[in-house]
Amino acid sequence: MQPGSSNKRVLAVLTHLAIIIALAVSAVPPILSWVSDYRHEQAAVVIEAEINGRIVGQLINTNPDLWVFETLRLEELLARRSDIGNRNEIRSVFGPDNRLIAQSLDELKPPLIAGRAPLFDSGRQVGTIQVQRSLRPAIISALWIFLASSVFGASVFVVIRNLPLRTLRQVFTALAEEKEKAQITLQSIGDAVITTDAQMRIEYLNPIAERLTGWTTAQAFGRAMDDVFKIYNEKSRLPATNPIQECLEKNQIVEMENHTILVRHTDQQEFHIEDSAAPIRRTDGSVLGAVMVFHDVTDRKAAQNRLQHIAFHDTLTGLPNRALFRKKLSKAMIDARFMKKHAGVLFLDLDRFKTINDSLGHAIGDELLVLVAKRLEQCIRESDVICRMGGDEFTAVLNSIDMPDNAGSVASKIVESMAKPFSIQGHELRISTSIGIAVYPRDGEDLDDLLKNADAAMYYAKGQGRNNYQYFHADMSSKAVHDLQMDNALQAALENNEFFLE
Ligand SMILES: Nc1nc2c(ncn2[C@@H]2O[C@H](COP(=O)(O)OP(=O)(O)OP(=O)(O)O)[C@@H](O)[C@H]2O)c(=O)[nH]1
Repeated sequence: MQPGSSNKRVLAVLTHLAIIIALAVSAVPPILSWVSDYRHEQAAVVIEAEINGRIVGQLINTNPDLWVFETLRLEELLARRSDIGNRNEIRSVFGPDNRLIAQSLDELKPPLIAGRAPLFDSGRQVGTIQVQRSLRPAIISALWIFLASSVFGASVFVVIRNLPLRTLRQVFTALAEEKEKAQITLQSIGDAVITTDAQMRIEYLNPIAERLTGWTTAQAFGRAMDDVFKIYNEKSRLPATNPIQECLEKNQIVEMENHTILVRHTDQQEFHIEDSAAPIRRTDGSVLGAVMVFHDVTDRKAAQNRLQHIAFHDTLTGLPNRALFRKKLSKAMIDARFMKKHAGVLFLDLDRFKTINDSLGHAIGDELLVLVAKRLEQCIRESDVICRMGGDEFTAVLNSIDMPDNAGSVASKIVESMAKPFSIQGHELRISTSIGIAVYPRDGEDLDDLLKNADAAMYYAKGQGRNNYQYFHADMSSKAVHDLQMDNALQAALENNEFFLE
């Protein structure tokens, strides 16, 4: 609720309350005064009628039949009460036929109140006496009281309406300032913030959340959280559980799943996001809603992916490097064991590659390596992988092969494929490769053993005149292979100027 609207509502309630109390304060005293005066006058006229009746009764008793003709005497008797203080009365005597016989001469202003008493002669009613008084003094008195109490009522109205309002205004101002500060904080922070009620209906999005979701607070207000905040698992592409749902169910802070992707509703752009949701509780601990704070980690994720790619790929060819090769082979071995199949490792070394470098230059050598890498990738299944181990050495990891011979088929395809010339900068280059094959688990159950054996088989292939492939077998750890390996290592050391005299 806005402080302004609360203010107005409280003002209206206070105004009504003040009016009711002020009216009560103004009206009750004159009403009480009037009622009391009226009752007093009512009783007084009855008592006066009886007193006057007794006085007139004495005249009737002494002159039973002729009293009705004693008008003067009656008027004198009626006036006598005025001498002892009741001047504001009209006293009238009525005969048997209700005819006016005598009347005191006091003049009264209306409205009048009357009291009557019977006149008896020997127990027989012979007439009536009536006493009237004016109610005007009671009315004037009530009006004066009303005037005085109205002034008091008006003061009460002013006090009731204004004093609490001033305090309330201060409270509302303080609350509004607090809210303003909170709003500014939420608008300024770098994280995206979404708040919902306990039914997961959107209440607020800060500007970052609006940018990332594509919804403004006005558009999203009252909508279901899942409509506005669409998230998926980066790997499975399945909808991810909304952390607000979990946090409301568990009534505790929930961290968002890793690898969460948020899809912006306006343009379907995807953002990698991270963070958490927390319940918003009342002071009694009951849940009022939830707040979710998240931030865009797309750039960080991309940088991480770039670093990861660099760490695990060869910069020249883009192929997986030695580190990734080890991971891939390790997984292939686990899969093969699980599926009771085989995994193959092909170790390739280009033949006489140095000649190309030496004759045409390193740059052409590089281009050739890139083209070789592409051609190698065309020789394998999608589930297999080609890696560059360094220099002109490549490997192929063959996943889940039914029998060792399948590895030979791939090697044969590669040898054939390499036989076709490569065209680089106007040069038609021909190259071949020597391939050594080791098959898991037959040629080794350990990753390093398999690699070592594939390497030995490759040297054996070199020894067999190059441009061929060889399966590993136990004799290959022979001196001939060892000599070839040594020869190669010495050549590399020579090229790299690794020899020195001490
Ligand atoms: N262009 C280029 N050459 C490289 C790169 N890395 C290593 N080399 C060269 O590749 C050559 C590898 O030669 P070796 O495999 O030892 O010998 P080879 O000439 O291929 O002869 P064999 O292997 O015995 O058939 C060396 O001359 C290295 O300097 C590279 O990234 N780019």
